[in-house]
Amino acid sequence: MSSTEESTFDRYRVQVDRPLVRLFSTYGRSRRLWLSVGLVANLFAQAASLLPPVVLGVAIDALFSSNGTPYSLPLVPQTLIPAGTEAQFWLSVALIAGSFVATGVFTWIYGVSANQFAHEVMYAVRTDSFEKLLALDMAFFDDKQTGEVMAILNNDAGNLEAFLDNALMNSLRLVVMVGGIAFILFTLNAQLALVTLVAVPAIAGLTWWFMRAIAPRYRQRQSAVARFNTRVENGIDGVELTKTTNSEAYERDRVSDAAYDVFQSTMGVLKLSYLYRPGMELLAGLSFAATFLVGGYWLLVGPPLWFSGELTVGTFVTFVFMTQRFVAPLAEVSNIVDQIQSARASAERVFGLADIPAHVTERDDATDLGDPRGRVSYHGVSFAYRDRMQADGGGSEGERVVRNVSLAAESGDTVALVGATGAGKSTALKLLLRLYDVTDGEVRIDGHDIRDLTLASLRSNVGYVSQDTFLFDGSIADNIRYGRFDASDEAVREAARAAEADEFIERTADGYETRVGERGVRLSGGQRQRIALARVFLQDPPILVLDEATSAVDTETERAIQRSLDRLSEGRTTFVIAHRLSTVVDADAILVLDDGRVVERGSHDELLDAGGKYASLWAAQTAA
Ligand SMILES: Nc1ncnc2c1ncn2[C@@H]1O[C@H](COP(=O)(O)OP(=O)(O)OP(=O)(O)O)[C@@H](O)[C@H]1O
Repeated sequence: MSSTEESTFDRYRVQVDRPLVRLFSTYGRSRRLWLSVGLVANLFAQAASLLPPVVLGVAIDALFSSNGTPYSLPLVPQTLIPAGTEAQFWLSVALIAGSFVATGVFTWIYGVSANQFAHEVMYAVRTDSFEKLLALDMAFFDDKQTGEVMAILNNDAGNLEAFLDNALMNSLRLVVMVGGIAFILFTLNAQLALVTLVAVPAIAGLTWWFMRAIAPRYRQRQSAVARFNTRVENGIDGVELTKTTNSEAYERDRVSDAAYDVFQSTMGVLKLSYLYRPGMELLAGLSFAATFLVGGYWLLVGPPLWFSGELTVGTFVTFVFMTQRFVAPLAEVSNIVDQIQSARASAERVFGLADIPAHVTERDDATDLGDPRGRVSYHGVSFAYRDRMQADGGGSEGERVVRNVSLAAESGDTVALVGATGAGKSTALKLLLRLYDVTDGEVRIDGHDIRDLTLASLRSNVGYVSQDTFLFDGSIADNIRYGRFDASDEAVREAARAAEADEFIERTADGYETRVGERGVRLSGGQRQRIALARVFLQDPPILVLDEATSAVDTETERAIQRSLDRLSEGRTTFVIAHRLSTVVDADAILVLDDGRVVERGSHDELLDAGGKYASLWAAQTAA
């Protein structure tokens, strides 16, 4: 895929509607207990933390100064307040100590609940996204979007966790603090409260501007990070090629360009933050200074300008404390906004992935293939790679790589596909496993259209050895057992013996427990192939697809592989893609493909007699 072409993933990502709302409806509902406990405990923690400055102000006026102010607390009926200075002092002490204890306890509860909630969601997002990924069509992976997808499982799930953990709780804290403080201040002295809170609309305006301005920059940064991941991954995958072609400088520059994009886009985000954060600090500071100026003047000289009434020292102290209290949560607004924006972009990506439709799916009424005899037929099968994922249809005649292919193999037959590279041989056989679905025509097994079968019963009945054998990091035994996880050790050995792999496996350091390394790098190509064959022996399917590797192995290995292949195909319907024609002279039918079409078919002898393409290929190979 070229970088200018919009990826399938991007197309679905931009269509995600209200990603954060969807985050809650998808993942929040089933965990609402943790969330509610967290939110309520947070509410109590913040409310309790507002009490000490209020009690302090009341105590200063009623107990420590001689201005005759009675002891009264907002929202508390006067009948509950004890008479007598000493009792009121102890009440103040109890209230202050109690509210600190309550703040501590509720903070602990909300921390635990919020963490539990956020991490459970992160876990669910990761596992769901990976499961979705496995369900996607092969065409998605042909788009080479692995970096993007890795970013979803790593960064995006992490961003959502940070958002649910910090941003959500901090926004509640902000609302409670600013709302609670505003309420208390207005109750105590509405005129001075106006001075203290005059900065709030400006703070809200600045925040609104910031949120709007930073959103596209966040998206840019996340895309840049994804591109960087893809680049690095590619670079690591291709390290051998890079070294052998002396292309280190070239590869380094490519990664460096991608890293520079990340740098640039991060700076784009930071540049806005540079304006926003100090702006917030300044506004919050101004609010504090104005309160101190007006309140202090009021106490010293009397009400300034149009202010009127009385201001007590206790109220002034409460104001000063409270102003500081709301500066801290407000200064966090930028962090909250940061986290919300990046969570929004992350949720968009998580649900963008979730929304990509899979085309190769099972019908609701799919039937189980059971134990098939292994009759396989293709009826006018055509296929184009593009139309699987393209909204505009695609798959025009020119794009088809398999064209109107028909064939019939009886149970136990061996059918060989030969032809020039790129003729469509592998593609034609991948259709038999529904790695892709046909564009036109149908593929049948024992008379069933394979699209009517359950995917599991189809694929367990078709053994597939691809051109490049993939091994997972793990032991040799794990790799043979892959797909038949409950196979006994003896069955694994037997399969290895049938594939003539037993001998070399026993010679490795830990035998069947030897680790093969990532992608099986610690084994040779021929050894990997034999392990792949052992895997298919263990699977024991009635139908086989063998995509012969073009990579050269030594003659001895080749013979060993050929012997195992012969053994493997005995009694099974076998499709083999052959590059060396000598391996298929005994096939029941040989199909010669050219540009997606079957141009010749027949037995080896028939095709030689016909003197066509096959005959000339044969002549070329035997002369060599
Ligand atoms: N995943 C893919 N996405 C898009 N096009 C593809 C994909 N795989 C193969 N093609 C194209 O389809 C055509 C047929 O490829 P295919 O691998 O089936 O050929 P082949 O005959 O098996 O070749 P070879 O002998 O080299 O393995 C080629 O033009 C190839 O470029």
